[in-house]
Amino acid sequence: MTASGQYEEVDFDVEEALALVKEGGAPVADDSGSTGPSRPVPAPAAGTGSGKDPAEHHTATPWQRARALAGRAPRRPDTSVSVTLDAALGLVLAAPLAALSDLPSFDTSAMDGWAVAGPGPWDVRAEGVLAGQNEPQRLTDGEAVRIATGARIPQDASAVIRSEHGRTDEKERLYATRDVVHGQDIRPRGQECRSGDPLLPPGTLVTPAVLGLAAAAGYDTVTALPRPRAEVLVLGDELLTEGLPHDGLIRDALGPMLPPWLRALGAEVIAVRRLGDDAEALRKALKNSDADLIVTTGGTAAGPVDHVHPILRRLGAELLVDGVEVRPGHPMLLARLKENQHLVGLPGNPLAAVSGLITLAEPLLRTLAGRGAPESYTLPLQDRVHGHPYDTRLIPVVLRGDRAVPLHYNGPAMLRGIAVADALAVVPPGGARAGQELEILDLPWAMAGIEVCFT
Ligand SMILES: Nc1nc2c(c(=O)[nH]1)N[C@H]1C(S)=C(S)[C@@H](COP(=O)(O)OP(=O)(O)OC[C@H]3O[C@@H](n4cnc5c(N)ncnc54)[C@H](O)[C@@H]3O)O[C@H]1N2
Ligand code: MOO
Repeated sequence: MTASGQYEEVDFDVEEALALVKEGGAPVADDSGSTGPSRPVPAPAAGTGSGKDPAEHHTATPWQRARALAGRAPRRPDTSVSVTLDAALGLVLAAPLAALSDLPSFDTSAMDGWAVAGPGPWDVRAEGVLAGQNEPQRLTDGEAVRIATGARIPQDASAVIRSEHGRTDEKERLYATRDVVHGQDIRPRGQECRSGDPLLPPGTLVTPAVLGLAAAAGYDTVTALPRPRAEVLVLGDELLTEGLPHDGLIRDALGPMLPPWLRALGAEVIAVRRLGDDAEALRKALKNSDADLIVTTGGTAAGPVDHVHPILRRLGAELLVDGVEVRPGHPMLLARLKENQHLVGLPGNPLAAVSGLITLAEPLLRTLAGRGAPESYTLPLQDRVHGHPYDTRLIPVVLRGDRAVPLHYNGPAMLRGIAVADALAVVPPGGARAGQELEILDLPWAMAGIEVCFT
């Protein structure tokens, strides 16, 4: 908890507001399309009496750099796991997938009809061949057999005639109603691949289609990188887990929101603990955790019970990012606790926490899971958006046609905007005018989203 609660619904502090006024009250690009004049002035030095926490601009990391740093977390070496197909969706292959069998594994009928041998007309055998039957009797020239799609082609068959392209007389003799081409509608064994052929390289994301291919090629399990294990520590004595807010207490919005969001980012959430504002409980929880990623919520600022920094110091953690030049969420942090264990400290304000998730947790989890960065893209803004004078802003938007429409209720403590958003737009320092192209960060469930796993 900080002493600044009374300002929390306001987007800018006094100094920021003044900076906006100094820039003519229009911190957006001019008509030439340049954002030139609103380039931030250097951060005020310590002791200038500006009212802004001077330490913030000395240590804060630019937003893009913070994302890059988080994306450089080393993966545990030599970790790969054998995972059953039903648990492999969204993982990344750690070994090549080579065909375990020919595909198709036998000459297969591509259609329902008759398998025939030699030129017609043909005598049709009494017994047909269905899919799943083993080794049908070989055909001799002038013979035909009724056959189903997916059934094994009898030896010496020369073609399959579709049921709509043949007719039989009362003596069960078959006549083709179209020319018959040798080999037609027969899928020869090994047409797609031979046993041992490479199908997919390591690093491939396991999509539903990959699961299908792996199963078709004979796999029960695949070798994949394990899901990064995440633990969530929710801090704050003021938080209720049920019922209406009362007597200064509020509902914990992050406990319900973060675990599914982390899963959507590819993590396995191994625990969610509510620790109140108990510094010792936080120290113990951090010391005893064996998660790859610990996510804390709240307590990142310098208020009387903001314990994250002091406890990280006590534990000798290495602060990789201590504050980011982004709004909301600038007090977010990234620390390395142990060689292969990171902590992302999310600010307590809920939209600030989302900003931290997207800025730090997303690239970190992506790297740990061995996934590549999604292709970045831009869309033109529907309406102009005010910027922060120095920092990047992330604002919730809905995507309508080829435009990004900024949403209201985007204050740091608000979730009303993000709850209906498709994405976040990246607003450069100084703001953006209507029509300006902005980078768009899809929310993990709004993307093609196969890594979404809400179970
Ligand atoms: N003197 C200053 N005070 C603050 C600054 C600053 O620069 N100087 N930054 C403000 C900003 S911006 C943010 S964001 C917050 C970050 O504070 P903490 O990470 O220490 O978070 P808390 O103080 O614990 O909580 C902030 C706010 O969020 C509410 N909260 C916390 N957890 C939850 C939760 N699980 N669900 C819903 N709401 C939660 C909490 O009650 C507070 O209202 O610091 C500002 N102060
Ligand atoms: O309320 Mo703070 O700007 O969101 O990080």
